[in-house]
Amino acid sequence: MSLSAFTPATSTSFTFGLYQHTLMKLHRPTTTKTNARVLSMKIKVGLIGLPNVGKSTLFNAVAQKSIAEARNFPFCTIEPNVTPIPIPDDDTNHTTLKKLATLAKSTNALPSNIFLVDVAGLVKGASKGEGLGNKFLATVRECDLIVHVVRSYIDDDIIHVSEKIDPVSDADIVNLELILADLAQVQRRLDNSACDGMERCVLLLVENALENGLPARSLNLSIEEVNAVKSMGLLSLKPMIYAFNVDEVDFALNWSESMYLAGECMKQLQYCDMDTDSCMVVSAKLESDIGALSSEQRCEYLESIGAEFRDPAAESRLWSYHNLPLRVKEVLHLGLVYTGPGVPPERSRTTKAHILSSFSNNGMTAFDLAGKLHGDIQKGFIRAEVIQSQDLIGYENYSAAKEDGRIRTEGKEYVLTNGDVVLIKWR
Ligand SMILES: Nc1ncnc2c1ncn2[C@@H]1O[C@H](COP(=O)(O)OP(=O)(O)OP(=O)(O)O)[C@@H](O)[C@H]1O
Ligand SMILES: [Mg+2]
Repeated sequence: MSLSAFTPATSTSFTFGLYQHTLMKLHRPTTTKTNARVLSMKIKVGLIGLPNVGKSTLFNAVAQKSIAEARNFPFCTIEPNVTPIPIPDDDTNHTTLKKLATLAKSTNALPSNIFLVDVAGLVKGASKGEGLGNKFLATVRECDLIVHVVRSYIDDDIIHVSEKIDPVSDADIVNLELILADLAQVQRRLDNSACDGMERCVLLLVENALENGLPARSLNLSIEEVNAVKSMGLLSLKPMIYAFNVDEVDFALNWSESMYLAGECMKQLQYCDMDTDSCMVVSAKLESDIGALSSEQRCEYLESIGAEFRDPAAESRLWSYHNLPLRVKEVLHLGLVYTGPGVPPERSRTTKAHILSSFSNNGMTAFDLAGKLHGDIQKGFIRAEVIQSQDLIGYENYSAAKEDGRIRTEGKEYVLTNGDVVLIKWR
């Protein structure tokens, strides 16, 4: 029940040597930070952390449903839980999508989803198979981004696997396991003579970083370099959002201070890049407890505990079910394009948002989008009509925008941009 959880009880000793950036520079020309990613078709976000820190509780809070079992004993989760989470457009109410759906008289407004994965807890030695080691690691390898849940609340009734609350040490344990697991995997691959060319060059760089206690993402690999090793699903190459899980008082009454202290914790980690690694303060228990309440009941409850914010809607960016998808969108540089409006006669059954990722579908064309809609639409592609969503929303309907000359005609090769509304003409 106190912010003192943020003060580490002990400082951890690190098994590796000092950072050897200089050494790495000898092997590789200096690159600007690319923070490159290669995303899977279905974007997956994995919740990881020590056992019993609140991963399943946070999963339920974000899903706003009680899907995962969250109980006070380590290794409560064994099989991963997965749930779709809609990716917000301008805000988490999907305002743009809804306005476009109204304009198109659609019966459905379908947001695009990412998938949140609640993973089994990880313990020291997981990289060597301790706890549920390998099961855990295989699930995380398939994820595109990691949300690292760090216990920062003090509650003597809730078991802590190392019997002390120390967010910095806990986070370092987990990060080290990811590094060790990658190192073993990279060395196995390097021993294979089939590993050559670009792949070998990149893996040698990665091996060097890992041996020096640095995650692979610290190398800021270019997109080509990431592509060369993407099939390995390197854990420490994945972008990371730290979610410091505090108690309800620190969240509701001392949120700003908790946020500041979480930032200070990040600075004390063995490795953290404050430019790329992101940080959130959450209260998984509070958020999952009040998630099921009506807006009024929530306000009443928050008022009863003297919260510094009372209106959950007004403070939407604070709550994980709002904040987490927004953060994921930001970190993975996701955009959205829409289909639906413009289908004659001004009525489309479904207005749908589609994820546009500057990494996975860098340069997604109108033709690619046609393929996502249906093979026949792609096959019969004639042209695409395109308008920016904010421009279209200013009109009463699609025809009015068209009469005003606002709709552009584009060909197969047109590269979509965030916010495009696309109507594909096909035969
Ligand atoms: N912010 C919090 N304050 C107080 N208690 C919390 C908080 N977050 C979670 N808990 C409690 O911690 C316990 C463990 O939570 P949960 O099952 O979500 O952990 P987990 O990380 O998923 O564990 P496992 O790795 O074993 O699956 C639960 O009793 C939950 O209510
Ligand atoms: Mg769990």
